[in-house]
Amino acid sequence: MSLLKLIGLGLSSKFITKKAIEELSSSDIIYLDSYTSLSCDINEELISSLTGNNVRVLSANRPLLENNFEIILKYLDEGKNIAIATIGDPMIATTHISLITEAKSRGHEFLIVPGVSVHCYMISKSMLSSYRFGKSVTIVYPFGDKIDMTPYYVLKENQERKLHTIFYLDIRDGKPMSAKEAVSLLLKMEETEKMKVISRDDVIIVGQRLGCQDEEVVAMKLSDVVNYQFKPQPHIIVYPSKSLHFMESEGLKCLMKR
Ligand SMILES: C[S@@+](CC[C@H](N)C(=O)[O-])C[C@H]1O[C@@H](n2cnc3c(N)ncnc32)[C@H](O)[C@@H]1O
Repeated sequence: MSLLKLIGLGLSSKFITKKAIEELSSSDIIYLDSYTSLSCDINEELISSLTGNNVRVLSANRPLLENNFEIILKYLDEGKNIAIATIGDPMIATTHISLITEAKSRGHEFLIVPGVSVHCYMISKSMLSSYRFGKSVTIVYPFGDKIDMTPYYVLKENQERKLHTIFYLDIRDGKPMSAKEAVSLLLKMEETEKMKVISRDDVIIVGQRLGCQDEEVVAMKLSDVVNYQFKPQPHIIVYPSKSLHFMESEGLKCLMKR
């Protein structure tokens, strides 16, 4: 019986916990999940330097972790302990459940080491009440000229329930979507559906490079997004409910761009 570990690294190197390093160091092979999220300073070299030379550190892309994880199961069957290391938290807004259930059905054990997730980090920095967040959703790059409208409907439902919405932004072929691209897609969705879910006067909060030295969290009207000088990606957006508690409105004012 071997151990499959799902290890959260947090958003950047300063958020890597002692527990994460301990579990990484006692693994035989570490796969660094290189597609579900990204960090300003966590990479294979850093993981190798934290864990020593006895542990192999490999990069794991989507096909390997989602469809082609036979090789990982084979290593487990051979008695090796395997760590899947993920930026943020390994189980939030990403899923490695099929790998866990498959490993478990073969008689292996699993361990989850939570990490500081962009989800919690952004809620904390948004000044909004954590009790009032609805379903989160990813804004994905269009396929040709086809736009996935799911974010529009999730936002609509959350707005109807007076809840805030977190928008993750797609990463395709290693390119993370910017807040500007995301807002332009949201406005196109409104143009198409015309259900008055989104207005240029609505205020959003944009988290940029969270956990990095140069992170920024700023609130602005949708109409101001086009002219704002954002920092390089990764970006994340919170779309607050239109009915805010008094204290949330006061908090939001503290984040408004000057
Ligand atoms: C699908 S989520 C994965 C979340 C990860 N499992 C976690 O717990 O942090 C990845 C998306 O979150 C956002 N994101 C991740 N890290 C970020 C950061 N440091 N700053 C801003 N946004 C970030 C980006 O929109 C990115 O495409």
